Formats: sequence, C-alpha cells, structure tokens
Amino acid sequence: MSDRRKACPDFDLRLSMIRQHAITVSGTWFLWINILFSAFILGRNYFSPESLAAGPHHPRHLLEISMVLILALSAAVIFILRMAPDQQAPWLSKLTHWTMFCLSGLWALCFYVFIASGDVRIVFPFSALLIFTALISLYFDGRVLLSFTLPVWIVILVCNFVYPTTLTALNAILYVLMAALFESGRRILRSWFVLAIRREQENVDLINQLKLLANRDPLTGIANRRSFQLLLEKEIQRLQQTNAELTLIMLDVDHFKKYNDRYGHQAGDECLINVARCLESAARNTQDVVARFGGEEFIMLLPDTSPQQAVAIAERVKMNLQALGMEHKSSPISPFVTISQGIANCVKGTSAIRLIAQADAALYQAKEAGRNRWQSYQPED
Ligand SMILES: Nc1nc2c(ncn2[C@@H]2O[C@H](COP(=O)(O)OP(=O)(O)OP(=O)(O)O)[C@@H](O)[C@H]2O)c(=O)[nH]1
Repeated sequence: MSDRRKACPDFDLRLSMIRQHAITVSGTWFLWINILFSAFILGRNYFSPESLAAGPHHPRHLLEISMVLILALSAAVIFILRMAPDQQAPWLSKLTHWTMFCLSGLWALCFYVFIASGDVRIVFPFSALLIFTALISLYFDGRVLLSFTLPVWIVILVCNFVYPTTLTALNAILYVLMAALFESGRRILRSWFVLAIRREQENVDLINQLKLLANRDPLTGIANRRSFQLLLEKEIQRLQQTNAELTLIMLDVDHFKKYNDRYGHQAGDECLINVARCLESAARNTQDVVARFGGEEFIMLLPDTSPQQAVAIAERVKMNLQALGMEHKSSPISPFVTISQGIANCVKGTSAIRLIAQADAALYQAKEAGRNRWQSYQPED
C-alpha cells in the first residue's frame, strides 16, 4: 500500500511539521553549498576570464551579478534562519522555499551565460553537482526541490538546443538520464524519511498507550491508585511551598459485597462505573482528581479546597448518586446504592500516608455512624 493511502490526518500533520523543520535545517546546509559554488564561479571568472571570452555571446557581467546575488541572498537567509526566535515558525520554511526558487533562477541565468558564451564543459558536471546536492538536502519536500531544480533543468535543456555544440545530442541524453536517476533517488530517500517518521509516531503512540495503562483504572477509566499517589505527593509538596489548601475525600460503596451477591459481578462492575461517573460529575474542574483506590473504594484529591468546599462536594456526590437511583435491594440502609465518605484536610507537615489514613479513619466513622453519609476527620484528643 502506498504511503499516501495509509496516511491518517495526525500522521500527515506530523509529517508536514517535521518537513517544515527539516527544511530550515538542511536548507541552511544547502545555502552554504550555494555560497561555496558561487564563490568558486566568481573565482574562476576572475582568475580565468578568457573561459567566457569566446563566442559572440559573453555577457560576463550577468554572471558576476547573478553570483554576487546568490552569495548575498544565501548569506542573508542563513542569518535569518539562525537568528529566528522560533525555529519551528512556519514562515521560515516559506522563506526557504522562496529563496530556493530565486536561487534557481540565478543559477539558470549562470548556466545560460556558460552555454551562450560557449563555455559548455563546466555545465554538465556543475549542474549535476548542484542538482544532486539539492536532492540530498531537500528530498523530503518535492515542491521545494522542484522549485529549485526545474528552472535550472529547463534552461540547460533549452539552451542546449538554442546554442548547439558537437555534443548536443549526447548532452540531452545525459540530462534525461540524470533526471531519471534524480527522481528514483528522490523516491527512495523520501520513502525512508516517511518510514522513519511513521516508526517514530508509532513509538509515541505506544508510549502514550503505556502511560494511559499505567495511570488509568481499566474498569472505570478514571485515575488509578498509582497515579493518585503521584499526584498527591506533588500536591503535598506544593502545599509546603504555598499557603494553598488540600482536601481528600475517601469514598466506599455501602454493602457492595451484598450488591455483587444479589446482582452478579458483571452488574457490580457496571455499578462501579456509574459511581465513578457520579464522582466525576461532582468534581469541579480539571484540578480535582477522581481515582479508584481499590475494589469498591474511591478517592477524590481536591487541591485548593477548604474543608467547607469539600463538604459541598461530598453532598453533591450523595445527590448525584441519589439522582441515579441504582437499585440495591439487599442493602439494609436504603433500596438504592449509597456511599460513605471520609473527609480529611491537609495541614502543613502532614505526609501523604498520614493524610490518607485520616480520610480512611473519617470514612470508618461515617460507616460506624450508619453509612450513606460523610464525616470530617476529627483528631483524637
Ligand atoms: N464487581 C466487582 N466487585 C468488586 C470489584 N472489586 C472488588 N469488588 C467486590 O467488592 C466487595 C467489597 O466487599 P467488602 O470489602 O466486604 O465491602 P462492603 O460489602 O461494601 O461492605 P462495607 O464496605 O462495610 O459497606 C467484594 O465482594 C469484592 O469482591 C470489582 O472490580 N468489580
């Protein structure tokens, strides 16, 4: 299957972003090549001016102007690419694209001067070198590569016939062969480029999936105990540095064993999923974390939350569950599924283990007091 048919929007987006970035990196390298080549032509023209003196057409000044322009343009664009504050900015790749197009026009002019002045020996090796270095640096973006190579190619081919030499036919065959080699090389390089990005994308997806598996509870989809512990540690650290508040609510479904025994394990699973949704809708924002602590136990991590605000959330949990009205005929306290909650507020210096133990103790007190209620942690005297 071709790369294009297999492509998905995410992959296409990533490919175009990497291409944009790559063009500013390898485009810089190619601009240095342009500087080197134009300096060489200028030097050659200076030290051996007779090479252009033959024939009726010898617009030497055109050659010098185009080489100086290539030098100046390449240097200016290298400077801009290096100094740009945001190296990923899309305008950088547009600038590189247009620069390649302008450079191509200037090189086309240079080759026209060579052919028109009868200095044809340099044309084939030099154009081949230029076009294949363009291939190495721009193979991943067909449009940019073509905007550089096509004008050069067309001018060489046309001039070859307008100013015929003894080698006109042979040169034409060589240029056509070079075009075929160029295109096949471009396809091979591009397919490796796409493959490398595809593999990288697959690795990123795999890592994201593993992260999800490591941090999510597979049944309910909410955070698991491990991820809760990490977030709690982070919040406690933040608490030590600021005057923020932090509250935990530990929650336990009442008489869940009886629910399982009456309705079956599958229904028990669905009940836990519904409870998780209830807790999520009672949470206020993305800062609040709802996690499954284990079995039919849940926990809510509420950053920047006072004990009074936590009580309001606990009430909301109770209301949400009541509104859901999940039948629990085996419960001795209500015909519907209920939940007991223990609230603990974190004071500076309290460890994560201690805070959880306090919320657990408050939960135990809520159960002791008859279940289907919340209880704030009361330190023993
Ligand atoms: N369906 C289902 N049941 C689970 C899951 N995890 C734990 N349980 C069940 O939850 C029940 C917990 O029972 P207990 O610890 O006695 O708690 P309880 O019956 O709610 O009693 P109280 O907490 O005192 O109200 C056990 O029957 C477990 O098998 C689960 O993922 N799915």
